[in-house]
Amino acid sequence: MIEAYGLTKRYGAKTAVYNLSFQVRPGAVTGFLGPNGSGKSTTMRMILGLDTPTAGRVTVGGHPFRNVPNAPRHVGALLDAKAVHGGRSARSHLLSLAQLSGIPARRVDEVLGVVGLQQVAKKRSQGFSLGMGQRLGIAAALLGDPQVLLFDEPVNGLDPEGILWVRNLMKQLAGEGRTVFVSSHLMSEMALTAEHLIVIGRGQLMADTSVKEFIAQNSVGFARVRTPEGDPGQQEKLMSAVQEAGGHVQPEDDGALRVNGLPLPQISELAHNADVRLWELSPHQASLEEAYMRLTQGAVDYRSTADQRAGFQQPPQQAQLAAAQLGVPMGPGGPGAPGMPGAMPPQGPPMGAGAPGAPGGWGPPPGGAPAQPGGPYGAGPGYGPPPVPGGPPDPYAHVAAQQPQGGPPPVPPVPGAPAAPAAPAAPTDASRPDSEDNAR
Ligand SMILES: Nc1ncnc2c1ncn2[C@@H]1O[C@H](COP(=O)(O)OP(=O)(O)OP(=O)(O)O)[C@@H](O)[C@H]1O
Repeated sequence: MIEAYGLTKRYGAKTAVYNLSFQVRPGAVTGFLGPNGSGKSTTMRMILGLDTPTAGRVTVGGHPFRNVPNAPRHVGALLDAKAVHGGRSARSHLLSLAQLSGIPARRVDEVLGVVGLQQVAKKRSQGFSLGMGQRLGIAAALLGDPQVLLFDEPVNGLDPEGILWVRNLMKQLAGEGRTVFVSSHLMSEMALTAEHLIVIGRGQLMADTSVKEFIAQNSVGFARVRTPEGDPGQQEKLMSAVQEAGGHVQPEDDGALRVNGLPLPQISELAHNADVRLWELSPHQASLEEAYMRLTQGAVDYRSTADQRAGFQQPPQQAQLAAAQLGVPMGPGGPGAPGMPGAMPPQGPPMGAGAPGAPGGWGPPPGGAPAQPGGPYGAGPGYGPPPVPGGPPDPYAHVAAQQPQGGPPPVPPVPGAPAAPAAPAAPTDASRPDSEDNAR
């Protein structure tokens, strides 16, 4: 069992982890989720005694890690797979770890077999691929046959076979009654591996619950309804009936309808009364990814945006001149006209104003609208409160608008998984030692 109480870590003025309290119990895989920079690795380092908490404490099996008797036999961890002496072979790396902890050498060969690295056991680890390095890191974690295991992004770089293997390994270890705490950004993988979740945002607890409850509490329910194809009249009749009954209808890409605000039996009844046949009437099953995105949207510090390629926007004349100087043939197709290796299709200049987003070209999608930051889960439309009457409901209407604009002090943590989560305020990093501003 891992237990954290009011765990806080500050690096200068940067609060990486704030007042975090949770338990990781044996017998289940507990997923540790949070956006980039939310404090997962810092928390794991504190659990392992590699970082000292600024406040609060964390214990493993009831002891602070540094007091755990013969810790490597009780706690195994994969934190940074690259933290290996590259000049050593995989086997000698594991052997040196084993010798330090009084683990017999035959265990080294056992774990090399478990992770599938026997064939390269004598090769220097500096030549290892990312996935091979991960396997070596997992071997090191398993070496002492520990009761408590921590894995920071264990499937990073693994091939599909490796991902499946890690998934089964985690479940097997938990099934043997061990405590397994694993961080990952791969929601689909976590959905298949973890039973319990601890979610943090900006260093603060956002949820501590089972995967099932987490999805239920952080997703908007709706029904998918499909009427017979090729009979638009049926669909229209149903839409009117649903709207008259106070429901909200939105067409799905595949021709089905998304209905909010009415229970399934009522939709069925409405269809029956309107003499509409239904080909599908099903509750929407939200994914862990949807639920996670909804909960953490306001706690994302590093958000991607569309590449505007500002420096590459050239008026067509200038583009032609530049191309001529480079000796690039400029036909109607612009640079990369037919015949050129890697030619772009001849719709127009690929990066100019001529055909942004034309098939095969660069730039924003047709229509000229720049992509919404963050894609379908971005700061644009998203999940949110019940749909606005009169307009189609948007189940992805987001809490992004609630996102605080940063600044200290950190707000108290939000336990559990509220339906409309308040994102933790962004702790300041104004005086971070590694901040470029401070370096000036
Ligand atoms: N040694 C350090 N000095 C200063 N700041 C640090 C240090 N270690 C971590 N931080 C900061 O603390 C915050 C949390 O970092 P941490 O690596 O724990 O996040 P994370 O959730 O593991 O991120 P990721 O998912 O990207 O791996 C970040 O803002 C990071 O820059």
